[in-house]
Amino acid sequence: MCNCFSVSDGELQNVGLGLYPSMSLLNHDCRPNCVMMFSRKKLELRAVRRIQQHEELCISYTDISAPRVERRTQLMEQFYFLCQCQRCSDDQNYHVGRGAVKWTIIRDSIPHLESLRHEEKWAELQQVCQALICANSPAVPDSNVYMLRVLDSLMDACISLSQYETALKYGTRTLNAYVLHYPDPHPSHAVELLRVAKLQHYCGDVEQAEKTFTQAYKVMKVTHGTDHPLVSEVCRKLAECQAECQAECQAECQAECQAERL
Ligand SMILES: C[S@@+](CC[C@H](N)C(=O)[O-])C[C@H]1O[C@@H](n2cnc3c(N)ncnc32)[C@H](O)[C@@H]1O
Repeated sequence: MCNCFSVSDGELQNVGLGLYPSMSLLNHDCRPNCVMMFSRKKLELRAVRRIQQHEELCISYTDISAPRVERRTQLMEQFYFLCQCQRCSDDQNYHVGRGAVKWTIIRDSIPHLESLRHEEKWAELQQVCQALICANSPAVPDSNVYMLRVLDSLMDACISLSQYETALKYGTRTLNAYVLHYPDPHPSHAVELLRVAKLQHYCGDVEQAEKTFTQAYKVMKVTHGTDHPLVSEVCRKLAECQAECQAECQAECQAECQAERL
C-alpha cells in the first residue's frame, strides 16, 4: 500500500467527504470507514462512522457480508493482495454459524440461483429457493450468509411474480441478518430496509412500514446523503404512511365517539 488518504482536519462524522482528486487511490478494508456512492451524476465518498485525524480512509472492494475466505480469494484474484485488515485477523465465524454439512449445500447452490436470477427465470428460482429453505431451515439459521442470499433471491422472485405477501414474509426474515453482516451503515442494508418497508406499505401494514421507512432513512442519510433521490423517495413514503396512520386514528376516534353517543 503506497498511497492512502487520511483525514487531516479533525474528526469527521457522517458527512459527505466530497469528491477526492482520485478515488481510485483508496485502499481496501473489510470493515471500511467510507463508502462510494453515486448521487445523480456525482460520485461521492461518504464516511460511515467517526474518523479520527490521520486515520486512513478506506472503502471495500468486495462484498463485506461474504466470509473471510471468499473475501480474501476475490481480493487475491482481482487485486493481487492478501487482505490482512483487522477484521480478517479476528474474524469470527458468524457468517456461516454451525451445521457445516447443511450450509455447504446452500453455498454450492448459490451460482445456480444467480444464473436463474440473471436469466429472469423467476418461477424456477422461486421453486429452488423454497426447496432449499424447506430442507435446511431452521438447522441453518437465517443469519447464515448463504441462507441470507437464498432469502433475498426468493424475495426478488416473489416480487417479480407479483406475490407481494410472500415476498414480505421472506424479506422480513432477512432484516436481522443484515444488521449482523453490516454493522456500520451500508447501502445494501439501506436498500433492503426500503424494499421491505415498501412491501409492508403495499400489504397494508402501515404502522410497521412507517417504522421500517424510518430505519431506512437513518441508514440512508449516512450512506446516500440527504440530497440523494432515494432519500427523497423514503421521505415521501414516510410522509404518506404518517398521513395514513393519522387518518386511521381520526377515523377510529370518530367511530368511538359515535358509538358512545348511541
Ligand atoms: C485501486 S489501488 C489502490 C491504491 C494503491 N494503494 C496505490 O498506491 O496506487 C488497488 C491496489 O492497492 C493495493 N491495496 C489496496 N488495499 C490494500 C490492502 N488492504 N492491503 C494490501 N494492498 C492493498 C493492492 O495492490 C491493490 O491492487
